[in-house]
Formats: sequence, C-alpha cells, structure tokens
Amino acid sequence: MGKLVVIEGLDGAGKRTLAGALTAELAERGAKVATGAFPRYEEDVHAELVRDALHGRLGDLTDSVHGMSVLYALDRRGAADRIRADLAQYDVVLLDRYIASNAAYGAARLEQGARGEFVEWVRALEVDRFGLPVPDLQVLLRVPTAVAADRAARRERADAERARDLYESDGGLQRRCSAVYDDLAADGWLGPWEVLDGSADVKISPILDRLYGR
Ligand SMILES: Nc1ncnc2c1ncn2[C@@H]1O[C@H](COP(=O)(O)OP(=O)(O)OP(=O)(O)O)[C@@H](O)[C@H]1O
Ligand SMILES: Cc1cn([C@H]2C[C@H](O)[C@@H](COP(=O)(O)O)O2)c(=O)[nH]c1=O
Repeated sequence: MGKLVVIEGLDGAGKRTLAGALTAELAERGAKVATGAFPRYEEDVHAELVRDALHGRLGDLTDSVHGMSVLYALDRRGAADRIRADLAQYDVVLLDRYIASNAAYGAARLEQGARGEFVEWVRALEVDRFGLPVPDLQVLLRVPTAVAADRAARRERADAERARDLYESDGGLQRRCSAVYDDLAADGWLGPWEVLDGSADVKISPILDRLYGR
C-alpha cells in the first residue's frame, strides 16, 4: 500500500514547484509516484464551477463559504476511487492541496480557528461522509504571506492565464489562512504534518526521512 502525501500552503507558496522536485527525487530513488492536484479544473465539473466562482462568474455563490467548500469536496469525492486505486499501485501518491485546504481557507473566511466548528464540519463531510482517504503525511510549505503574495503577483505578470482569483487577491484572508494552517499542523489535524520553510531553497530531506523512516 502506497503512502498518501499532500502538500499544503498559501497561494503562491511554491507547492507545485515542491511537488515537482519531490517527484523527481522519489523517482531517482526508484519509487513509483502518482501525482495530482486539487481543484481538478480540467477534469471535474465541480472544480470548473469553483474556477468560475473564484473569477466572479457565478454571482453571489462565493458568498457562501459552505457552498464553495461543498464544491471543492465533491471534486475530491469524484477522485476518491482513483486515489485508492493509485495507493494500491504506487509507492507514493503526491497531491498538491487536499482536504486541509478546504479546512484552512473556509475557517479563515469565517474568521474561525483550527479548533472551530468549520474545521470539524469539513472533516465530518470529507472523511466520515465522503470516505476520502486520510493522508499519511501533510506537508505545510510555510512562507510569509508577503512572499507568497509577491510570487503569485510575479506569476500573474508572467502568465496571462494565471490572473489572481478572489482568494489570491485577499491579503487578509491569506494572513488568517496562514495562522489556521500553522495550528492545523501543530495539532496534527487528520494525522502527521511536516512543516517546511518555503521562503528560500526548500529542503526536502525531512519528507524523505518520514517516508523512508530515518
Ligand atoms: N523556493 C522558491 N523560491 C523562489 N521562488 C519560488 C520558489 N518556489 C516557487 N517559486 C516561484 O513562485 C511562483 C509560485 O510557485 P508555484 O506555482 O509552485 O506555487 P503554488 O503554491 O503551487 O501556487 P498556487 O497555489 O497559487 O497554484 C512560481 O513563479 C515559482 O517559480
Ligand atoms: C483544493 C481547495 C482549494 N481551496 C482554495 C485555495 C485557493 O485559494 C483556491 C484555488 O486553488 P489553487 O491552488 O489556487 O488552484 O481555492 C479551498 O478553499 N478549498 C479546497 O479544497
């Protein structure tokens, strides 16, 4: 049975970059790795709706924190069988964002903390009700919010397809979200977390140590 490893963090933290580096390192060591990212914008209708909503094309839908979170969760529910099949076939299934994104962003939008009602609502919906696999390791790629915002802005300038969305443009939301992530990791929400400093070159050895038990 493979290990489910998920990368979490703010918009622009460098999650996709880290996923690429980790995949290459694991492959170098002979591990079979399956990768994915949520939301699955190109694969799932709920994720497509999320994108439309985040770019202001679905009226007041984004006003509902629970409504948005249900869309993200339904996207994941549609991927659950595939994740389970990949876990049976690969050594590592590496995902860029997973259930904790829903918990952190939703709680931050509602100005709640990691121990608040919303985080538990997400766990009950996605784990108990939808039966999503629980991660073996959640990696929090931690960067100061100013660094994440700067990276997201630079990427926007470089790629016209990557205009910042509603959440990415909200500095207050990103700051609160960062605090919720810190507390989810400190509490070991849903299982073990590894917190990495993403502000400079990211050292992936702590993840390898966790996976290979050193
Ligand atoms: N450690 C790093 N140091 C400097 N720049 C970085 C680092 N990691 C990523 N970047 C740059 O920051 C930008 C955002 O990186 P990336 O796309 O990996 O972030 P992300 O967390 O996946 O973003 P999002 O969640 O918004 O999709 C990219 O331009 C990338 O090249
Ligand atoms: C998976 C997921 C994501 N979010 C938030 C986090 C981001 O601000 C946006 C879109 O994600 P992307 O990585 O920038 O494409 O959505 C969320 O609130 N809940 C989730 O489950």
